[in-house]
Amino acid sequence: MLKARSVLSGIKRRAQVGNLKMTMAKISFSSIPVIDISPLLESRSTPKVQENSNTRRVINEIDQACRNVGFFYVQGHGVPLDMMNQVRQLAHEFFTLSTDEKYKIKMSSASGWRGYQRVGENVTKGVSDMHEAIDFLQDYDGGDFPAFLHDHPLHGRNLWPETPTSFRPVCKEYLSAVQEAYCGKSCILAGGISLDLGKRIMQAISLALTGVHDSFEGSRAGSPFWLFRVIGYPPLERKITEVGCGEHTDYGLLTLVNQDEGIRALQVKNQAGEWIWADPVPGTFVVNIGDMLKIWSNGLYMPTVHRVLNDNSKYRVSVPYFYEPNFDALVKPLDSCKQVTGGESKFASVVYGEHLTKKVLNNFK
Ligand SMILES: O=C(O)CCC(=O)C(=O)O
Ligand SMILES: [Fe+2]
Repeated sequence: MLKARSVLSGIKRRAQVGNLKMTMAKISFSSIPVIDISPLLESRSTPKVQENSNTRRVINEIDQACRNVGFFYVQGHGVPLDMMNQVRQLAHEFFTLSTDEKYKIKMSSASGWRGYQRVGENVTKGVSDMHEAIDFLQDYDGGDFPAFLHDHPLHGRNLWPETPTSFRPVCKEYLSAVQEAYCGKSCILAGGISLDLGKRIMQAISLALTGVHDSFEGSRAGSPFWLFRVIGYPPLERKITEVGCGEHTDYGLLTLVNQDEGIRALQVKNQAGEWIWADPVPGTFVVNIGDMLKIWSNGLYMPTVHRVLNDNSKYRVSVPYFYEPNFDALVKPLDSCKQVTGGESKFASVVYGEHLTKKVLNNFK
């Protein structure tokens, strides 16, 4: 077991622990850990790791989960339960509308691949996915990012449905709760604390991998790109082989999934190739790590293959939020991670935005 103290003592210690964990990572997982991250949010700015044994414990739990599972549930995250439920409820309402109504915000190249896709339109590894969705990507239509000049394929603004009328304001409030300083009326954390969940979890990961909290800030993920999907999975009444979402890993850093309660559909592949159910745990987000963390950690953290199989009689909604690197970040193995994995880069460098653009265009061509 990685002792809490080891997080504090820098890269040298991490080298020993890292090798041990690389060996341990070969053991197959059979369940997904639940981590209460409230200690990370209680410290006002950065996790005060030296002073707080609870924070150290959470960092270690996240580190273990990233090394051995690639998935974990987070509770104690501060996003009000009512708001999580309301976003999914509004998604259910939207998906019951007629196709004509839903097509008012139809996804196309004109919006930079933002908007609504009908069932079967999304493709994973050449196979149509049995889901419909609204895709939102950070609005970009120029501004400070040369990558988003007019002819960039992801140039565009989000398309918001007019029905249900509260869809847009509720989703916007939800996004601000997940992303940044938020203290709504029902905020469970007192004192106007900034949640910024992606950043807080990345600070914990940074401490675990590099010994300092801000390795993923600045030019790496200081201005994180984001995507947000509102997904509806019809019940599979016919063939069980028709998957809601085909097996894949996610593209970026962290995904935070808000999934319907009482419906088992998300599956995660363990090291032995078995599918482990990520059953809904009320009030939690399911968090998983993406391709960019594999590169930055030089394989210490591996994103885990997952898929969705809704072979239930009920319609299922899930709402993933994707916390990503800066669009123009050059992603290459961190020196401290290379040191504990044999000294060589195991993965080629990529520019995150190029990786994302390729993936998005591949889906919709
Ligand atoms: O619906 C889910 O639970 C997960 C969806 C997913 O894996 C994704 O959108 O990347
Ligand atoms: Fe995914």
